Parts: sequence; structure tokens; C-alpha cells
Amino acid sequence: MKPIIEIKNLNAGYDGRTVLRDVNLTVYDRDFLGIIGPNGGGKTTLIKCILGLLKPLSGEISFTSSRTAGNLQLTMGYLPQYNSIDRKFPITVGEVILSGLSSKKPLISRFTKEHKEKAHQVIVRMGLEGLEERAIGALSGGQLQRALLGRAIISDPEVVILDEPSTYIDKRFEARLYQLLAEINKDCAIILVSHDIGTVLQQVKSIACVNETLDYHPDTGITGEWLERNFNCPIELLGHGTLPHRVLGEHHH
Ligand SMILES: Nc1ncnc2c1ncn2[C@@H]1O[C@H](COP(=O)(O)OP(=O)(O)OP(=O)(O)O)[C@@H](O)[C@H]1O
Repeated sequence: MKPIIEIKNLNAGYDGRTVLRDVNLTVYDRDFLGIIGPNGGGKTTLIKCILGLLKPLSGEISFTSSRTAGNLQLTMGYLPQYNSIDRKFPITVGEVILSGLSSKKPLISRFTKEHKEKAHQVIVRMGLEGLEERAIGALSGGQLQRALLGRAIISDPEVVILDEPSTYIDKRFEARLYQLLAEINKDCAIILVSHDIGTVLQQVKSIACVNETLDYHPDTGITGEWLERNFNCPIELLGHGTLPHRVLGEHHH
């Protein structure tokens, strides 16, 4: 497995306040990394640093494409949190998906026939046929999420980052979302931020638990006894009743 994102000794924060302290993390080619942790622990801050939206206070983040042809810069797709979407913005499903290709064309030129064909393939893959002309404000939560996921993957990125996909509140679509992610994961790494620990632990290959510092678990296998006693993350992370699940090894924050 080749490392594609390497974070070393990262410190990050806002207005002089440190939110992430000495974070080290490696994301591998075709990884499926789950990021969990309590509210305010710094998950979104970490994502912002990876996406280049927030400049770290110190430390470094390096990106290495594992592709041998075409664009050798690491490309990333991003599905933002639901509450960051302005649903009143007058844009259709087709336009949202095509906008994921904006960086592939000069600013003022139009999308090409190939771009539009690609958008059509993505619309079919996301199960959004017939909704191309619909404004995003008139979609269900699950449909909006699929449109934005389509936007995130249309450029065939090497990494897709999803910030709290469960906030789109469409339980009917949840199983399909995870199926889609498993498919996408065949040729793309996935970073999934989620509170939905039960589902996350069934899907991911590795886990990062973020609570100011970061603890990394390269696999999510059960280490034996329940580790609640030693597990310093909030109980919500473990409170999923009788669902089949895996337990994280002991870790320290
Ligand atoms: N733009 C900002 N300016 C100042 N402080 C911020 C900003 N964004 C986040 N914070 C603070 O940084 C801390 C970490 O926030 P962050 O959103 O990274 O946590 P999180 O783990 O993603 O939380 P949640 O699970 O609630 O989404 C919080 O205390 C938050 O209030």
C-alpha cells in the first residue's frame, strides 16, 4: 500500500487557539479511513487542513499521487456536511454534478460533449436519472447527497472525503450510500467522518479517533474484552446496543 497523504506533527486551530495538537496520520492508496471522535474534537478541522482550506499553525501535509499516467497531482473530491449546503441556491442536479469538472476546463469555456457524457454516466450511477433538471432545493436529503457525491467523484479523484454523510437524514438511502462507497473504494481512497460509529466500523479499513490529538488504529478488529473501561471517548461512540460491531484497541488521548 502506497501512502498518498502524509500528515506530520500537525498543529491547527483558530484565532490563537490550538484545536489539533501534534497530529500524525498516513492515508494509503485505496484506504477506507473512518474519522470518529466527540463533538468539537477537531474532525472537520483536520479535513479542512487536508483540503487546503485551513493553513496549519505548524507541521506538514504531503500528497503523493499513486497514479502513473495522466494528472500526477493527487486529486480529491469532497462531500460537505449537510448544514453547509445552501439549498436555495438556484442550481440543478445536472449542473451540480458537472461543476465537479470545473477544474478540468478553462474558466470561461463551456463543458465539452465528453464532460456531459461523463456527467450522464455519473447521474446513472447515482440513480438520479430523470432528475437532471430538478433544482437542488426540490430534492430529498438522499437525492441531494447523491448529487453531491456525484459531484465529488466525477473527476475520478484518488481520494473522496465525506464529512458526516449521516446528517443528510435519509435512512432509506443509507444502505445504498455504503454500497456506492464500497464500489468507489475499488479505485479511490475514502475518508469518512462520522458519528455513526456502528456503520463506520463495519465499512472501514482503518480508524482515526480525533480528540485534539489523534489515535490511529490500522485495523478495526476486536481485541477481546470490551474496552469501555479504557476507552476515553464519549459513551455515544460505543452505545449502539446489540448491533454487530468491532471494538477499537486501547488508545490514549
Ligand atoms: N471557523 C472557526 N473559528 C473558530 N473556532 C472554530 C472554527 N471552526 C471550528 N472551531 C472550533 O474548533 C473546535 C473543533 O471544531 P471541529 O468542527 O473541527 O470539530 P468536529 O470534531 O468536526 O466537531 P463536530 O463533530 O461537532 O462536527 C471546536 O471547539 C470549534 O468550536
